[in-house]
This record gives sequence, C-alpha cells and structure tokens, in this order.
Amino acid sequence: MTQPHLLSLGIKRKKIYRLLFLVIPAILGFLITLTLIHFLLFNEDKKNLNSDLDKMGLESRILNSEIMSALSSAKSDNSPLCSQENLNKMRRALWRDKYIKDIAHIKKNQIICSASWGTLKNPISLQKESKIFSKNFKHWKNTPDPITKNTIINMLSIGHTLILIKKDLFNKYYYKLNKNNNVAFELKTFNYIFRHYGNISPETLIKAKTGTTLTSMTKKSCANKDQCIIIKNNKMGLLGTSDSNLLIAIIVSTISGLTLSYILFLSSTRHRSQLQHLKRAINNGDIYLEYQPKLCLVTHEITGVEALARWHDKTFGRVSPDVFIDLAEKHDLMEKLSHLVVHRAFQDMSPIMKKYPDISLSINLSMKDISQGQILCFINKQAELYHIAHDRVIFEVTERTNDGVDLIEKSVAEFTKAGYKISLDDFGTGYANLSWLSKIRPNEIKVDKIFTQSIGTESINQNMLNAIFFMLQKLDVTVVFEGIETQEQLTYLTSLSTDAMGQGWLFAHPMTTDKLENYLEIHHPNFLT
Ligand SMILES: Nc1nc2c(ncn2[C@@H]2O[C@@H]3COP(=O)(O)O[C@H]4[C@@H](O)[C@H](n5cnc6c(=O)[nH]c(N)nc65)O[C@@H]4COP(=O)(O)O[C@H]3[C@H]2O)c(=O)[nH]1
Repeated sequence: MTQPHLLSLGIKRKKIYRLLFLVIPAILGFLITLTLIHFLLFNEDKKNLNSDLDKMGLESRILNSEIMSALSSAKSDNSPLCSQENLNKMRRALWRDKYIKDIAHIKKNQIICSASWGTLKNPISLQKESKIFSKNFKHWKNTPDPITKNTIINMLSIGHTLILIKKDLFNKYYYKLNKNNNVAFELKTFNYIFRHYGNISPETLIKAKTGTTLTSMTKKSCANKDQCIIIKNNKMGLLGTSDSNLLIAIIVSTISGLTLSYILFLSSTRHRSQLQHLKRAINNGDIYLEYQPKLCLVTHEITGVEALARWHDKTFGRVSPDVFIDLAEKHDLMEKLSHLVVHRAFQDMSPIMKKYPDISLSINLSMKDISQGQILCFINKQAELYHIAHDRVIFEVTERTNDGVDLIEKSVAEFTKAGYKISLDDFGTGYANLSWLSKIRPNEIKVDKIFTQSIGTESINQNMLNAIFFMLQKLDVTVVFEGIETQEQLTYLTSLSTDAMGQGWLFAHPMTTDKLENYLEIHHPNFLT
C-alpha cells in the first residue's frame, strides 16, 4: 500500500513542477523581451553616438581652420601690429568665423588691440592662464571675456596673437547628448583636453579604449593627428534610458513573459485535455476504422485492405492518427487501442471477408504491442469469434526504435507460428531497416510513400527507390508501394515490376465499410453469394 506521506509528497512535487512550468517560461519570456528592448535601444544609442561624433568631428575641423585663418590674418608682415591695415585683415577673418569671438594682440601679457574693439586706450591685463603649453602657446579655460567682461569664453594665445573662442563650442551637441555620454575634445600634441563634458574625468576618458561592450561604447574621431574627439556612453540601451522608458520596457517584458507562459499553459492544457478525450474515446469505443484497398499494380486486382484508425472528437475535430497514435504510445494507451482496433477490424471485415475469400486484412500494430505478447492471445480469440482465418490477416509493424531487436524477433516468430502474416511498414524511413529485415523476415514490405512520391523528381529518394527495389527483388517478399497518387508514379512502378502491389489515392482513399462494400462490388465483382 502506498504510504500517505509519499502520496502527498508526489502531489506536492507535481504541483511544484506545474508551477515551474508556468514560472520558467514567464521569466524566460520576460528576460528575452527585456534583452531585445535593450538591444533596440542600444542600436538607437549607437546611431546617435556615431552621428554626434561625425558632427562634432566636422565642427572641430571648422574650429581648427578658423584658428589657422585667425592666426594668418593676425600676422603683420607688411604693417605694424595693431595698425589699421592689420586690424582690417583680422576683422575680415573674424567676420566669417563661427566660433571665434575676437582676435587680439597681446604685449607683455596685456591686450593692446582687437579686431572688434580696435586699439585699446588702456591695455587690459590677462588673468592667469589655465595651461601653458609653451612660452608662446597658452590656454584659458572658461574665463570671463577680458574686454567686455560679460561672457565666459575660452582663449588661446599663440605668440602675440590672442584668439577669443566662444564658449558654446559644440554646445548644441552637448545639450542633445544624454547624461550618460562623456565627450572630450583633446589636443593630442599638448596632451591637453580643450573641452570636456560628462561625469567621467577627462583623464580617464582620453585613456579609454575604443570599442563596444554589452552596456557601453567608446569611439574616437581625429580631425588630424592632433585634434581628437572621444565619446563614451557607459550606460547604453536600457541602462541609460529614462525612468519612464524603463518602466514601459518592464511592463512590455512582463506582459510578454506572462503571454508566453499562458500560451504554454493553454497548449499543455490542450495536450492534457486531448489525452483525456482520447482515453475516453478508447474506453467508449469511439475510435472507428476506415479501409484502404491494396491492389496488384498491373492487373488492378484488389488483394486486400488496410485498416486505418480514425478519431473524430467533438472538441478537437478530426485528429490525425499520426497525432493520436503518438499520444497513445507515449501514455501507455496503445494496448487498449490496439485491442479496440483488432476487435473493430475483425467485426467490420468478417462479413466482407466471407464474401470475398481472396481478400486479406492488414492491421497496424506497434512493436510494443507485438513484443508484449499478450495481444496474440486476444487476437486469436477474436479471430475465432469472427471466423477469420489467420493466414488472411497481415500485421503491419513499423520499426521506430532499435531497442530489443531480439525480443521482437521472438514475438514476431510467435505471430508467424500462429499463422498470421507480417508486413514491415514504412520501409526506408525508420531505424536499421536491413537489420530488422533479417530478424523479422516479413512476408510483405511496404515501401514508404516518400519514395513513391519522389518519382518524376530529381531527389535522392528517386535513386534510392530503384536501389531499394533492386534489393527487395532478391528477397521472397511481396513488395507494396504506398502513396501512389499519379498515373506517372504508377507507370514507373509497373516498369520496375510486374507483380508489385500498391496503395494510394489514385485507386482509392481510405473509406468506411459501407463505401468499401460498394467499392468492392464495382471493382472486385468475383465475390461469393
Ligand atoms: N499522401 C498520401 N497518403 C496516403 C495515400 N494513400 C494512403 N495514404 C495514407 O498513408 C497512410 C498509410 O498508413 P501507414 O503508413 O500505415 O501509416 C499510418 C500508421 O502508421 C498509423 N496508424 C493508423 N491507424 C493505425 C492503427 O490502427 N494502429 C497503429 N498502431 N497505427 C495506426 O498512422 C499512420 C497514418 O495513418 P493515416 O493518416 O491514416 O495515413 C495513411 C493513409 O491514409 C496517398 O496516395 N497519398
């Protein structure tokens, strides 16, 4: 007797598995969607970063050329410093400039004239510079305009020329950049960072390696060997997105995880309920049979019929035998189903076989049915009950596994000893056909329909069909070609052999017993009255 605590342990374990079956897909769905969203946003950030880098690179080239032209305009080869001619030349250069606010001359650290203000009556002293690159090259960072005092600017002094640069250099890009972007505009020759934006220190930034990781991207663009712009976004994708976007991403991912879990739940419920319905159908005997004639390909004489199981369910509609046989095999329902099929087939076919004494009856059995042995006893009893001669029954078996070949060999031998015939079904598609062939020694071999249907095509199966036929010819077996649908296939097969058998829609679809009786009356008139 099962211990109660073991029973409850089993139920608990089942519940846990069911819960895991719901939770794991939900988590997976959530993570997969979140990752997808991350990479979508990541891609968007990457595009923005590349475009910002291109635009800033262009602007840095403009600034560079403006500084160069300011310097050359400030040169006073032919006229003295701050002369009218010298100032006019500087004004002409300044007029075109985008980033340069003013060009001035300095003497002993004092501004003496500028393109905007002309010669100053009182020279203006310069504040302490932020960086001295050399005696002749200095930089002031974020310093008040020394002449107007009203704005913050940057300044470069090169020799006796002072260039006043608007502070909003690249501002329109900086403003657009999100808080995770870090930018450094570096003057490499002087190892100096001209402008910097972001949380990462400029020193760290210029040392950062260019490249991409799952969450960050660093890129560098150099206008010439000297001027480089480095951009680093260290919170790409979801990591750097706004709180509201993150919330939306979490909601979408949760919905997608729950949807996946729900779909799997529904399909498993459907599977379970299909199984319940099948169990009920087998118990209530709701599985019925259709019969497909088997004929001689040359004479078209009907030599037998194959019983094929059918299930029509109120909820699931017509379920293919490939599906419900598989379900029955997986859930140990095959024995009951096969009993039902044998019983139905003998019951249906008994009067017909009496009327047509040369017609055989083929029934599909799984290898498991045959190897378990008990079914033979049942079959014998049913054959006796319905007065069916054993040698008129052919059991079709398909080899789906390679297990227990020896056991099968013994079981098949018992069937043969009892007078039944054995047919090896779906030949050419399953496992180890040749080894099975030598063990089972069937009376009949059914070549799978994929070979028949390859006739007239360029496929490898067409070549295999010839090889299979050539090999089977040497054996003392009836060869049946399945799935003949066209005249072309029939012509080809009859050219291979004059005594082969066949089945297929070209002759007849599987049909109910009523239809089979009508069919036989028309196509097989030599019956006993
Ligand atoms: N495309 C095409 N198909 C054709 C043609 N002529 C016949 N067929 C189909 O080919 C299959 C032949 O049966 P099978 O190879 O034994 O293959 C069977 C058999 O392996 C299994 N099966 C059916 N009934 C039973 C049963 O009672 N017991 C067992 N164990 N298996 C069964 O299910 C499989 C599928 O059965 P069905 O769907 O009825 O499909 C049947 C039949 O309807 C044709 O010209 N063209």
